Amino acid sequence: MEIGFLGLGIMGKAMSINLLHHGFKVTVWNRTLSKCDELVEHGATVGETPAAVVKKCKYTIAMLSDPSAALSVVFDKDGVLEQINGKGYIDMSTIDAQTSIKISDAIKAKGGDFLEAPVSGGKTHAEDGQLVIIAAGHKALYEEALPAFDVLGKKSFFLGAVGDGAKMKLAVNAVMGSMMNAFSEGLRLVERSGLNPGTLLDVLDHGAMSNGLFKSKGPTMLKNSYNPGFPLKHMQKDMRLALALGDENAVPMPVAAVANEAFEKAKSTGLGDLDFSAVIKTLN
Ligand SMILES: NC(=O)C1=CN([C@@H]2O[C@H](COP(=O)(O)OP(=O)(O)OC[C@H]3O[C@@H](n4cnc5c(N)ncnc54)[C@H](OP(=O)(O)O)[C@@H]3O)[C@@H](O)[C@H]2O)C=CC1
Ligand SMILES: O=CC(=O)O
Repeated sequence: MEIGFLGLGIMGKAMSINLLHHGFKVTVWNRTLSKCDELVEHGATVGETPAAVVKKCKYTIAMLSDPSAALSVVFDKDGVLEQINGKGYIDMSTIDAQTSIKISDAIKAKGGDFLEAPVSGGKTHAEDGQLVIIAAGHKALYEEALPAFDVLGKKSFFLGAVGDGAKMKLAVNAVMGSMMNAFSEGLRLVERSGLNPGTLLDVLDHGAMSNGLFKSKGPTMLKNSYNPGFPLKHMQKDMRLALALGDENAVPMPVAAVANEAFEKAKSTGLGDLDFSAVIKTLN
């Protein structure tokens, strides 16, 4: 079955390669078209525009940076809407519920089906097909996409109405961003107290706070290595969107608010394109 894929950044590239390696035919598009070349080497074909990809494929997946990118690819000239009649569109980007609903409404009005399906898990999870998929929207499209989701992820959830997947993903990332800041403080505290931060990783890993995030990011942070798996600018975007969701629901989020400030500060000092674990540098 031919699947369309829009957005070949860190995640989109890994996800579309995975689909190709599992026998799916994939037609790709990326705003910077030259990024499609590597995918062609893995067997993809290229669509010149989002509309051209949608026209060719039964359903199309998007993995784009933020709400404004998600809107642009759908609503701009040569965008998804122009060819969506009778087709499916699955947006796996991390965006807010309002943006997702706006896209869904427009697609439905043009005779298409829409599913939001943001993911939890970073670059290595995408490469290894170990993402957690948090879908909501058109149930039949979800079922149709399950063979692809089974390649991309280790677990898929269907939450119901469009917006609910986006909200769940933002709640997950509010926790992750807050954890990363607490972890950074712990590492600096141990270092400045003259202790071995590697020992902190071991102690944490043997206790109640053992978790995949500390296990994967701890060793690279100790090496001062911040190659972007999950770019810090996207983490800050997620904190901002999660705080807005908190505001809408009158939920005080003081911990997430402070974490957001730290990511903002990191961004303003030029760390936005590094991995989000580079937030520890704000504690230098
Ligand atoms: N990296 C991670 O660990 C994870 C990321 N996510 C989420 O997945 C999404 C993608 O993340 P990631 O791959 O890391 O991000 P990248 O920054 O690596 O890639 C972003 C993609 O969006 C495209 N893009 C940006 N602006 C526009 C625009 N205005 N119009 C069209 N395309 C645009 C980029 O195109 P171009 O190449 O031309 O710049 C690129 O393809 C984000 O929403 C992120 O929050 C979710 C889970 C994990
Ligand atoms: O959104 C990021 C992730 O690692 O999940």
